Amino acid sequence: MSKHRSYGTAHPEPQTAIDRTHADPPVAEVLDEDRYFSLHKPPAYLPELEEQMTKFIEFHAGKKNVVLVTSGGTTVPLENNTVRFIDNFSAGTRGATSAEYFLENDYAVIFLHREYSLLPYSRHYSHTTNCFLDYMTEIDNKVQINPDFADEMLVVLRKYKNATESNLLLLIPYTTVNQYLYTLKSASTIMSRLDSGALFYLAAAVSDFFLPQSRMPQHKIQSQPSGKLVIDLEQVPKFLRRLVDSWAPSAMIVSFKLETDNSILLQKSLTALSRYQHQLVIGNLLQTRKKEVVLVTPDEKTEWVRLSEQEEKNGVEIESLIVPAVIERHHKWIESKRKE
Ligand SMILES: CC(C)(COP(=O)(O)O)[C@@H](O)C(=O)NCCC(=O)N[C@@H](CSSC[C@H](N)C(=O)O)C(=O)O
Repeated sequence: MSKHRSYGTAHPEPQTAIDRTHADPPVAEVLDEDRYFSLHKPPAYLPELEEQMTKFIEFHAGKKNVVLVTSGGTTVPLENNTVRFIDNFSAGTRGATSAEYFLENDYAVIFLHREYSLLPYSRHYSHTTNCFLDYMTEIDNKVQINPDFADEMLVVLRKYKNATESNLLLLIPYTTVNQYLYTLKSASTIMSRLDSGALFYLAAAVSDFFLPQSRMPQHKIQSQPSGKLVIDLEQVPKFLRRLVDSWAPSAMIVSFKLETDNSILLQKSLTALSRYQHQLVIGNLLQTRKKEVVLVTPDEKTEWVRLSEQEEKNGVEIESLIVPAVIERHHKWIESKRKE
């Protein structure tokens, strides 16, 4: 597994002053996605990640199914020398937890995650909610694992060691929405080599709006004479359409639809399926995402997956129910492709 190294957080692409003479959009009708990638530079470190992902796919091709799990939020920088950025709530719980259950179900995992968000296995003992120091104790002047937690930690440690020593988990970080889009594009084309054995599980909370490079100030935004700061954002391109129709056309693609209003969740999930023509949308509400989701398929069938009160009390993670349901559908997808 690649050592987790930082690729620069929150700092967007190369420094350019505001280009107020920004050329008009190309005359020829190009899709939003093509226009986006022609006007924004890839992260300088992308070739290094591409090499890591290519080696990982070559290692598993023909032996294991590989799932790309995206996890965490994307940032929208407001200055080239980024002082301020727009972020979202996602901590990466869905992605990091799901990655563990995919690994337990014999998948190799590329974990495309927001840098410093929750990671598979270490999530049990990282961040302020579960600070690892709370699991330590001092015995005979030595730091030791608190015996109360040793058994539980041993189980997680063994799973972590198996994943890392068997090269089953590749950690690929991003911070900004531009880094996410470019890295997803590269990962998709590399994974397309696996045909139907490639599974995409898009749990990252992707920004819907961003500040184009052409209108991004070079330096820290100063306070305005008006006393206000008006920010004019553009819609993030609908990359899912590109992912389905060209980046990885034989892969099975699962996206998550996040809403806060229950009355529109199903319709928005169905709209995403008809717009992108992929295989599964998992709808979830911000407020109840840890205890229920709804699986929506192109035939408009819906299947609610819910934790019972007892399961909640027992600490059952809903991803332990979601992931097997996704894998069952992926196996059927592979079978259907084999018969084509
Ligand atoms: C983010 C959460 C809720 C998990 O939370 P944590 O456990 O705290 O991390 C995840 O379950 C989820 O809904 N992820 C998907 C959220 C999302 O951004 N979905 C997009 C669809 S994929 S982003 C694609 C782009 N907007 C487009 O339409 O092409 C949406 O709802 O619109």
